Amino acid sequence: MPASQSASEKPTALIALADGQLFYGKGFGATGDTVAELVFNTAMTGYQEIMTDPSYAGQVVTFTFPHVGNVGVNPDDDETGDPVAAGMIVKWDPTEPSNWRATENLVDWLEKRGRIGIGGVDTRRLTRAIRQQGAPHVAIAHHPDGIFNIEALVKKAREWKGLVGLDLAKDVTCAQSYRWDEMRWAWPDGYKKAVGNDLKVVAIDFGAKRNILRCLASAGCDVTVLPATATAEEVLALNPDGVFLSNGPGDPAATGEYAVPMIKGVLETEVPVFGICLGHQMLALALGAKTIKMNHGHHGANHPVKDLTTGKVEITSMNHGFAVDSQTLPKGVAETHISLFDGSNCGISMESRPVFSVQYHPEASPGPQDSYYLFERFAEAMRARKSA
Ligand SMILES: NC(=O)CC[C@H](N)C(=O)O
Repeated sequence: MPASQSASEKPTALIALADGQLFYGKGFGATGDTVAELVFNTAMTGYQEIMTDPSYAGQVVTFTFPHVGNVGVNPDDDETGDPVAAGMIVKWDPTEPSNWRATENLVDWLEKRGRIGIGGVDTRRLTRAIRQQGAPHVAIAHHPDGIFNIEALVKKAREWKGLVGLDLAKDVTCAQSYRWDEMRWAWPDGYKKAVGNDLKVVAIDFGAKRNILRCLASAGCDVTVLPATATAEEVLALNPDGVFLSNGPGDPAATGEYAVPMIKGVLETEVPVFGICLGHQMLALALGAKTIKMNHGHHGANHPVKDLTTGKVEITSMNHGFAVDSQTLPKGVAETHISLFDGSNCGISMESRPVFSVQYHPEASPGPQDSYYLFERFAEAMRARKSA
């Protein structure tokens, strides 16, 4: 029984790993059960942004930081309309929020949105299991009566096919195209609308986080968002100054079945292209490289990434389970960034043209140098081409 749970307290939640390991805890939020890939996230802040990041579709997140829920939730911090992660696992039960921006507590917020939370779990032990076996398949269950069909849950986890080969962008993309003009949050006014932006950007929504779109608007972009399945013809018909490829869930190789032909079509023109995360992976696929599934991925806000062109190291925010295989980068495509955790690829650019992408989340990287400059670099590339 986990240390944070008193001996008399009956567990109301269960995490069943495909290999049969069981972790009991105290359920909160929605009841029921679900099956997903289990990952751990090492960020010390931003649980609401993590839970609403569409790239977490099909995944349950274990938070290694123990105090989750203490600043509540608010409508301003949602990265998309509802939580997308399949569930959350934490060490301590969430307390009542203490923060001037909180409008609701995490437990009610999860319950209303149909997501399971599990507290009282030895998240260090669970994280070790994830590191040792690679992101496992799990079934998580929250039953207030404390009655679990363990065999059925383990079977569910074992039979789940996993994220490899799974296209999830189609599930989380927008149904229709829309315009975006909200800028980054700034004290004291919060979010403000952009006026007079002159760089026409088409952003492809594979599961875009709102804060990425805000960064584009703040950098001078007049943003039109198109659904994931947009074709090159549809993108180019809007006569964009630049094309942005968003983050998103699932396997880049599966999503690339429709996105890669679109990207290849865009690359036949001279239009600057900028990609983040899934967008980065699919740009690499379109350029002829390959992607691989990682052992347990990178999920957190403390990932050191080296910019190979300047030698500078940035502390970045990341969330990915697949990676571009740098061994497969074709001639004319340079590796621009690498992870200092494991040397894996974190950025590429075409040597001849302003076509570049990064694996991390520049809109949410904590510093010491704010990675927002990448949005400005994209804007500069578009301005240079416009004035040429
Ligand atoms: N953040 C992302 O866009 C994630 C990309 C991809 N789904 C991965 O897991 O690697």
